Amino acid sequence: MTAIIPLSELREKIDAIDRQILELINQRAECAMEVARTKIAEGETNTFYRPDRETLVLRRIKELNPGPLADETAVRFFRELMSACLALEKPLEVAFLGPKGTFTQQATFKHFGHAVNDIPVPTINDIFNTVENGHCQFGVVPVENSTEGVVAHTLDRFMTSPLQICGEVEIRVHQNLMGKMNDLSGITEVFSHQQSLAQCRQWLSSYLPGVECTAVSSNAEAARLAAQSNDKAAIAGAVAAELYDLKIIEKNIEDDSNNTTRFIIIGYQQPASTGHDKTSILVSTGNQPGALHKILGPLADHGISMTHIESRPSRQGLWDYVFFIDLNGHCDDDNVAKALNALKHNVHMLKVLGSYPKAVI
Ligand SMILES: O=C(O)C(=O)C[C@]1(C(=O)O)C=C[C@@H](O)C=C1
Repeated sequence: MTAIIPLSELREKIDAIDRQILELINQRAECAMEVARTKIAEGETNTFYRPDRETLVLRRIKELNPGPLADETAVRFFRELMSACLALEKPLEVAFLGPKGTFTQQATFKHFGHAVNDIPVPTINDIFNTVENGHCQFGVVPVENSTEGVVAHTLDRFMTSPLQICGEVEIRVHQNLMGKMNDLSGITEVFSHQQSLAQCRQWLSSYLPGVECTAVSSNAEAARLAAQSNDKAAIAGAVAAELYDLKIIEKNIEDDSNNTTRFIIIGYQQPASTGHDKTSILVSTGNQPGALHKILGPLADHGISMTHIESRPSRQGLWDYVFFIDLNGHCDDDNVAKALNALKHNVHMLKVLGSYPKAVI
């Protein structure tokens, strides 16, 4: 049997380790400030954020991690550390679908860390506008949910926006029923974002049949409305319950326990290739026979795998569609560049929406 080490001795050891960690993280912060001076000397004045470098740092941490901390935990620590280091260089301003407490805010923190200056914006369209006008350097918008499919509004906005996709982040979405009441009886209305109502459709029809469900601009807005009444509830993330002082009446009411939402980061910056990247493109073929074949042929010829394809009406003619496609690889990679070049000759319009590192966690 191993001897039990006295608590006082263990705590002394922890204190000594903490002192070393504190010294080391401050040395790292000094180094990041030096990086900022170098960037300024090299003519950089605007954003010091380097998404490709951040991804490489986090991937390396994941590879190096000896445990017992889980890889995801180690990555989260370093995510926050880099976020704090970047804030010392120059804080980033990032617009997200507000108000505070939305899943988009959670995605923003997961991607940029908590030292980011997160700016709540009322609609997806406003997020695009805010970044296009230069009021924020980046924006975070939902693009796809595993239960409900694409967020059409986000995809459609890319048809006219000059912005690029600079990153992606996924969030496991747990929905909760919350309100001022103690139980389900007496609930007269449920507010939520339309995507969240759809993600809980079966639960709602089983446990609150006939109760009016009203779609509002965000889950956090739903929580804010529920906080003003004794008989109206909201469906939102747990953070919203805390923010608006609501009781969680039922936890995890999403119909699919793997319910996940993918968000993308939009901005003008294009990350360099990291070796594990994705490229998103927008393609229009016009209403012609074999349209899909003309798209897929050049990709297959150059050994590029497509991870996602989505069609949307182009809004420019009856039955004219555009395709949103995600590919493996960076547009600077030789095979992707060749495939895109060949594709360009087969279609009416090809817009590269961005190449960006695959999410680390
Ligand atoms: O390597 C850089 O360019 C840095 O600015 C340092 C650092 C970091 O803390 O590691 C900070 C911010 C950047 O987004 C990337 C990395």
